[in-house]
Amino acid sequence: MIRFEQVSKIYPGGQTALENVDFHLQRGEMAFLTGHSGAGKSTLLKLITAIEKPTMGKVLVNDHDIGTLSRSAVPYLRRNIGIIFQDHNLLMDRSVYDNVALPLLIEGFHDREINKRVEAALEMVGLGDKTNFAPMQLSGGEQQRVGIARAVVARPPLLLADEPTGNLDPKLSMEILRLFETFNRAGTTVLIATHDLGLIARMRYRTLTLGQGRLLSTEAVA
Ligand SMILES: Nc1ncnc2c1ncn2[C@@H]1O[C@H](COP(=O)(O)OP(=O)(O)OP(=O)(O)O)[C@@H](O)[C@H]1O
Repeated sequence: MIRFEQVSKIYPGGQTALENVDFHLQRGEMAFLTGHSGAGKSTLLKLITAIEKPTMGKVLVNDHDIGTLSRSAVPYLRRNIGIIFQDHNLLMDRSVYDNVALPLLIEGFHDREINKRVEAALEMVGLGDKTNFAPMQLSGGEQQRVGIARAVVARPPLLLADEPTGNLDPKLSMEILRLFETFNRAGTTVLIATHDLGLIARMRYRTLTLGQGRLLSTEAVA
């Protein structure tokens, strides 16, 4: 699903963010991405979503070469990727329902299909009874779950999460990770960037560990 072949990323200012990174995340796999602040985690995710292009090497997502992808092909690539952010980027002046419906509206789905899918996604994250709430009326953990519902509502085959539990306590963090597991069991490929080594150790999934832009390990953290 995601293949990095000898990938280096040097930003225009000369900062090397990634150096000779090589790995393969298989379709249907769930893995963590970790490393110190500045290790290159966000850069790696930006390469997968074609926000950035590699300076050297090849990034393949769903067999598409990100380095040679035309600008017009980027939206098609992103359709296959659900992205979850630490600060969830919800529209605060819209209801929970409207936030989750947004990707489907952009895709041009009919109202009836939107309704069905939004309700199913909110049900899956345990917010079936909060569809008409405003995000401000929800707790931090609930807001994060709205972000997750929005990311999965179009049923993308790949889910990327950048510090999805950054603002949550350990119990809520675990609940969020259990949700990712549920999507993974249903066939979605999942990659989660996080600093939270305790959480990673409890979950025992393969972990890509970055240090100064280099991939130090691709094994589960013991
Ligand atoms: N747009 C950019 N221009 C120049 N340098 C950048 C840019 N984005 C990131 N960098 C640099 O690349 C390196 C890796 O940054 P990146 O954001 O990928 O790390 P990270 O592991 O996600 O860090 P954090 O955990 O703090 O978010 C850092 O040295 C950073 O300063």
